[in-house]
Amino acid sequence: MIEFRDVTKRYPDGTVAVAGVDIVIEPHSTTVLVGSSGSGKTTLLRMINRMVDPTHGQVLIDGEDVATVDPVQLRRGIGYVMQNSGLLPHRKVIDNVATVPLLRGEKRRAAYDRALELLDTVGLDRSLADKYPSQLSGGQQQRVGVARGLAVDPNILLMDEPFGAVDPIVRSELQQELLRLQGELGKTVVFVTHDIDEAFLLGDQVVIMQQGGKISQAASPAEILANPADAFVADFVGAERGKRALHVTELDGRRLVVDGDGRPAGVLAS
Ligand SMILES: Nc1ncnc2c1ncn2[C@@H]1O[C@H](COP(=O)(O)OP(=O)(O)OP(=O)(O)O)[C@@H](O)[C@H]1O
Repeated sequence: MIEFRDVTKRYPDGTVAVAGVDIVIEPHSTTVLVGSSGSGKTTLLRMINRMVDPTHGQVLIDGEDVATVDPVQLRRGIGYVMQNSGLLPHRKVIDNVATVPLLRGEKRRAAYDRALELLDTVGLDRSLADKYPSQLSGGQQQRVGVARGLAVDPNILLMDEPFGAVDPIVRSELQQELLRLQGELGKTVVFVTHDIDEAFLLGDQVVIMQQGGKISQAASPAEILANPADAFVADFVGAERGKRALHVTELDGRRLVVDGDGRPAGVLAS
């Protein structure tokens, strides 16, 4: 379990990125931090692996304050996947995936065997192992990024807008792949996005942040839709504009469910 207790981050220039945040992130579940640009999502995420230290409050992992853990040690046990995959361009795919296990002192052979298995796990052909990142598509690069994040078999996987830079079709594939992976692996995933649809699709818990780094609501997608905490949340999730309101219409004798934009969402089984 990851717990934020009254956490504030004020950067040296005076910017308050995160203000008085309390959240509990349950193990083996996906928590999505969602909010507009500058709402403090990345700062909050990076406080988990001490890429950023809070100026007030505590971040605990299984009851232990991360401030008491050596940052390098901590980071080697937590997977981190970032936008644009963050792969080292001059190193082959296999080397990118095996980097951290090798740093941790794993034997070369074991680290490479494991890296090949991880390519299978994320749905990549092993023939890509000897290619360089620039020889891969954006979606393939992101998958390598996920494989690298999983390489140390972490309990916690941090994902910072990992699918932000790919086209919508590939993005949708990667989202489905993450759902499949999460079903198999059951990691504690903390995922940052701007996109409320992505948040609702992936999150067991969705944390809606607003400017100034305050949390507007942290709850399941169903709870947020049914009971938005305030007008900001209602607007952000599209509840007020009726964007998500579904209604039933008939076409050729079949009953269709249609969303607020008139797009069919499905057919009602009779
Ligand atoms: N190193 C820093 N020094 C000063 N201010 C910073 C620093 N890093 C982030 N900030 C500021 O803190 C606020 C929150 O930034 P953060 O990157 O956490 O937000 P975000 O929600 O992840 O944004 P985005 O979606 O654009 O990545 C912003 O106002 C940002 O300009």
